[in-house]
Amino acid sequence: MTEIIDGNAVASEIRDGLTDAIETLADAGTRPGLATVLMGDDPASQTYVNMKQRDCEEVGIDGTHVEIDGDAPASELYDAIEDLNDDPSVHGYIVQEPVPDHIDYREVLRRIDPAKDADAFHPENVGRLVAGQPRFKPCTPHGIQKLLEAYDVETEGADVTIIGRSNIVGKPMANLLMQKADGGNATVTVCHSRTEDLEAKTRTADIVIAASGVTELVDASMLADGAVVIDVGISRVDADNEKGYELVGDVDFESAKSKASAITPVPGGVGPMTRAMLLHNTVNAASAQQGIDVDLP
Ligand SMILES: Nc1nc2c(c(=O)[nH]1)N[C@@H](CN(C=O)c1ccc(C(=O)N[C@@H](CCC(=O)O)C(=O)O)cc1)CN2
Repeated sequence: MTEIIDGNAVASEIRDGLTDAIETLADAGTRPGLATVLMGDDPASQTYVNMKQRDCEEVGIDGTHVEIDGDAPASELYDAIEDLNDDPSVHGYIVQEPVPDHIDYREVLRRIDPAKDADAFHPENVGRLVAGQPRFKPCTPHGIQKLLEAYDVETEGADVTIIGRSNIVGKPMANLLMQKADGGNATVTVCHSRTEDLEAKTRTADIVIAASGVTELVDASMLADGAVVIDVGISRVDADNEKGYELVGDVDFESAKSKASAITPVPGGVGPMTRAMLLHNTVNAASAQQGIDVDLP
């Protein structure tokens, strides 16, 4: 039978596992603080930052939200970043992607204090990850590692095919999976839009991680019997319901389920883990900045 990987349940365990660390820090006079910065009014991004702020409230992290008009000059965003770098009550923060077209996200990342870079997107943190000395792990790939661990999916010796080479998911996921470390030691193939014969790369994989942003790209015909399928895609497509849209992943769930031994749904798979690992990084950042050791889940 195919196991449906429950991201909401694993994320809830991670949040529960953080509460002791948060209280230890608070008892020592430091309430961990996370800021979210949203530039523009992308509806999906608004949903995600609202959810991140709600998560903070649930676990006892001080949440702050900064909104910047989508037409504002880059300098306004840079000023907000400087303020957050200087604010001792903010231990971690993120600038929600995507940013408006006139903003150079790479320049934004370079301005973030690497010690407060809760997304782990700053070049220093990317370098540390690649070198096997991560300060923080990027939230989505780290969340996927936690899902695989929770469902006893062995990565050591596994063939993993990742579809997508983004800085947020594909590249760091590949790095984490090939590290000589727990949750690593896999043989990794990274595919992208120029990959020829994608099916040939996915059909031999023990684990397929779909992060291309192409809806329902992966179906049963592309999978080995018993493959583990992780769907990172989350696209809004028009639908005749109250919201006016539904969420669709990069995997044709019903088709892939017929071949997979385990599979993540959309919603309720990877998304909640991305948010849980952001809280994890925030607590980790607060602990490092205060020099107080805490146990992290
Ligand atoms: N600065 C960042 N920007 C973006 C990131 C990121 O990690 N850092 N990742 C994605 C979006 N993302 C995080 O911000 C994200 C995506 C999905 C979810 C989530 O909880 N999804 C739910 C459904 C939510 C809904 O109802 O719409 C689920 O899958 O169950 C959280 C965060 C791009 N930008």
